[in-house]
Amino acid sequence: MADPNLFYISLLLLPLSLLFLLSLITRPRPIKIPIKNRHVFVTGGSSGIGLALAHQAASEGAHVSILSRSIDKLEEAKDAIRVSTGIDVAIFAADVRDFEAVQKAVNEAGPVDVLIVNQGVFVAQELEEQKLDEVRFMIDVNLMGSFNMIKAALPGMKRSRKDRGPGSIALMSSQAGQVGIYGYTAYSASKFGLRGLAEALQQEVIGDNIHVSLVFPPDTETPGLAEENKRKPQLTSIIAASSGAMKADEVAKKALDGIKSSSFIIPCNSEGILLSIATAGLSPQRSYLMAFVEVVAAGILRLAALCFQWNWYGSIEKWHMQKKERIWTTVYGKRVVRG
Ligand SMILES: NC(=O)C1=CN([C@@H]2O[C@H](COP(=O)(O)OP(=O)(O)OC[C@H]3O[C@@H](n4cnc5c(N)ncnc54)[C@H](OP(=O)(O)O)[C@@H]3O)[C@@H](O)[C@H]2O)C=CC1
Ligand SMILES: CCCCCCCCCCCCCCCC(=O)[C@@H](N)CO
Repeated sequence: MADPNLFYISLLLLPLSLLFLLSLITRPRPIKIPIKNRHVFVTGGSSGIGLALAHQAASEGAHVSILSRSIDKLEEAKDAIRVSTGIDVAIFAADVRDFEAVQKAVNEAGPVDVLIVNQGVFVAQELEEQKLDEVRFMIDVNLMGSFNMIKAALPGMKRSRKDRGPGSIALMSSQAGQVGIYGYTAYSASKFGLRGLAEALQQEVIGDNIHVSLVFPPDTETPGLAEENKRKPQLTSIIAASSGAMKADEVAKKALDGIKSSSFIIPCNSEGILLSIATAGLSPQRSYLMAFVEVVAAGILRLAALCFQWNWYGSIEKWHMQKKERIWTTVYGKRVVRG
């Protein structure tokens, strides 16, 4: 007769040996990235999440530079940060789509330790309605603009990295960069693009002690979101509401904590944690505990993901039915009245 104790021991041994195995193989190794007294460069730092990031980095003792297009908004941001922290940030007016302008700004700002590529534009609309110019605008600012920033800053980041400690390149994606959402064909494409960029780049710069992070916020209360909400398809709002909204300060805190602990993927809320585990794919994972969770939860989270899709397609179907009803009542409703 088999010893029942043996059963319980092996039940415990299985996860423990998996944990042990993962602690040996997870790469790259986790590392702490200090912020204090280091040069933190934030693009899109004059508004919303970027401004909150600049604020927090400055109050943690970093030398902060912010870059965006409008000099007025930059001045305003600089004043706001000075008033609340007593610290002056450096400001640079440039469009990330203009490589020369970006390079000039980076040269003036000096070698960067932590680059936060946060600028982004978003116009939610069905692709059929959306002008190609607007599609191009999102791809150019969100994706090409990020390439421009990284290409401009990387040489300086690599040089003398040895004396300056670990560097970081963080990219602001979105939960719409982990799953495609109605109304976000161009936006999601630009944010999914950042993931490919980040995964490949991490392999290229690990030898230079530079660590890449991707931040995935849900809807976040910012001037950008207020503008977006003015003309957002109803279905976009319904589906995006699957994840709770956050404040810019909360997202900035999560992002900065994630950057400091060199996490490759940085979720911002509880739905974001589930989404990140469900979409872990072949991305690097530095924490063997998180790797353990990913391995164990993969199956059940796939089921949860399918439930979300079931719910979303239900909303889409319902929306189409209501639309049809609206057409019927306007067309036939009138005819009946007239007849
Ligand atoms: N708010 C949200 O719901 C979410 C936002 N995100 C992402 O977070 C990031 C920040 O968003 P949020 O804070 O809401 O945005 P805001 O619109 O509030 O701020 C955007 C910032 O980017 C700058 N910017 C825009 N275009 C350019 C450009 N071409 N060159 C240089 N700077 C530029 C803006 O300044 P200026 O216009 O003067 O250039 C501003 O500083 C974006 O990447 C966005 O996609 C992700 C998930 C949710
Ligand atoms: C398996 C478990 C799944 C967990 C839940 C999934 C929830 C997904 C919601 C996606 C929301 C996308 C918001 C985009 C915000 C954004 O970027 C715009 N505001 C533009 O700025």
